[in-house]
Amino acid sequence: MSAHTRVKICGLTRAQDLDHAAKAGASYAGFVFFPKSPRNLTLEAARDLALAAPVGLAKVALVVNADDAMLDAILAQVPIDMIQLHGSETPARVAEIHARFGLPVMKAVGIATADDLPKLAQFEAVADQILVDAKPAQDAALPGGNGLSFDWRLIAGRDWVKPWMLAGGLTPDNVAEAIRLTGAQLVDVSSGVEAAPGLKDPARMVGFVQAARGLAAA
Ligand SMILES: O=C(O)c1ccccc1N[C@@H]1O[C@H](COP(=O)(O)O)[C@@H](O)[C@H]1O
Repeated sequence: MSAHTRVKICGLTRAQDLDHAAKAGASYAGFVFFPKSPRNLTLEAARDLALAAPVGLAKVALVVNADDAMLDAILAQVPIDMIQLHGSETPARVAEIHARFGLPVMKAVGIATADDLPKLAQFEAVADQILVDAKPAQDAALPGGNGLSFDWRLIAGRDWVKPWMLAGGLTPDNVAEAIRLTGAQLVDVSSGVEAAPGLKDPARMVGFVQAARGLAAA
């Protein structure tokens, strides 16, 4: 935990939430392009939000098994700084997206047990950054954004090849412990700072960023 820990707040759907996220000190804003999600955005809504984002707030497009046409459409309309791949994309597909779209690519890797750990190295070979998330249940409606954590001790002390971000069930109450156990310098939160699915809670966003940085909330 350090004052330099950087926070991504994902699943922003409203201008006031984006504003509060930036004022709370978030470094990344995540926009979800996945129709099954309560945080899904139309291209028009995402464009409006992205254009309203303050300079310095990195805008991340979260997609799930998106084809080139969908990525073309997003990137043609929305000013995006990073692509987050949160589906069952293969290492080859990650490499293809990186080469074709020329933006940094962050690949989400779901972890439930030690058997999932080899995937981290496979994706470190092709992605710019790894998002280490809890592996969703097989019958989960969403591949992420479920407020589900994994056993953080599984990645404690790992030698990372690429920058990585910790996600999955993080909240203002547990993020400091998650950082202490894993050494994460980047953390991502969605449902843990919500008042209801898709609607962020300003006080929880402040509390999360402050806790991630080891500071007392004002
Ligand atoms: O947030 C969503 O709706 C979502 C939909 C599809 C894939 C991923 C999604 N969210 C990402 O999941 C992780 C963990 O979220 P949570 O903090 O446990 O709610 C995070 O990276 C979100 O960006």
